[in-house]
Amino acid sequence: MSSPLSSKNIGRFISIEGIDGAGKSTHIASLSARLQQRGADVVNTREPGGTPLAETLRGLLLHSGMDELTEALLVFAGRRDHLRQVIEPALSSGKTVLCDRFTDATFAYQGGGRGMELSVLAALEQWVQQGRQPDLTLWFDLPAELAAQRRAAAREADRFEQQDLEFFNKVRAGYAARAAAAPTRFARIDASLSVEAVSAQIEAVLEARGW
Ligand SMILES: Nc1ncnc2c1ncn2[C@@H]1O[C@H](COP(=O)(O)OP(=O)(O)OP(=O)(O)O)[C@@H](O)[C@H]1O
Ligand SMILES: Cc1cn([C@H]2C[C@H](O)[C@@H](COP(=O)(O)O)O2)c(=O)[nH]c1=O
Repeated sequence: MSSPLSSKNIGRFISIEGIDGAGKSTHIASLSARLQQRGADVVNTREPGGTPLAETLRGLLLHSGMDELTEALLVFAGRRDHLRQVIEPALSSGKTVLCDRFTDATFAYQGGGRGMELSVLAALEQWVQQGRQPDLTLWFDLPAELAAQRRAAAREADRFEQQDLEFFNKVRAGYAARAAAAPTRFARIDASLSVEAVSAQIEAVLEARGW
């Protein structure tokens, strides 16, 4: 058994997911501000990354060649450090953690996209997280073709963003499978709509939870 994480859980843990170019970054700052206006003490963070060690691993993941198992192990190594250093202490002290990607991304990218055995990812998930899951996952869902058009207009592509449409269709299917397995935690956002319409959907999800 790995050493225990915190047993307390008084804060809220929100993750934001979707294929590259879905529009997460466009909405995170306003979502964070909206939560703070309602009284939350918000910690904004991301994966891969979120601690000095995990940010170093992020650089390798995004820019160095490696096989899918190495990718998954690096992602979970960074996640363990992130949980211990940032996420668990914040939740224990009642803060709201707003995380740009978490483990659903591993199931979608390394599982769906790269084709890794989901049972291996599930075992790593249990070892590393010991049951910790987000309270709410906002899944920005849109067709891979539309996300690719948005990315093309936006920036230089990293290792993942260089993948083809087939890869991103599999990643999207990976997210759909995770959402189907955890329908209460997941809220699907139709990210193909305008920025305003996406904001309105996020607001409706938070309102429905009384957040
Ligand atoms: N609803 C939208 N309609 C049209 N364009 C959008 C919309 N949302 C975001 N964009 C544009 O699409 C591009 C990608 O958006 P953004 O960087 O927010 O995506 P992302 O999901 O954070 O991507 P990544 O996960 O790869 O960082 C940006 O140029 C952004 O302005
Ligand atoms: C957490 C996580 C992320 N990835 C991939 C997904 C994205 O392509 C990049 C991160 O880039 P972003 O600009 O922060 O979206 O990393 C992954 O493959 N597996 C994971 O677990």
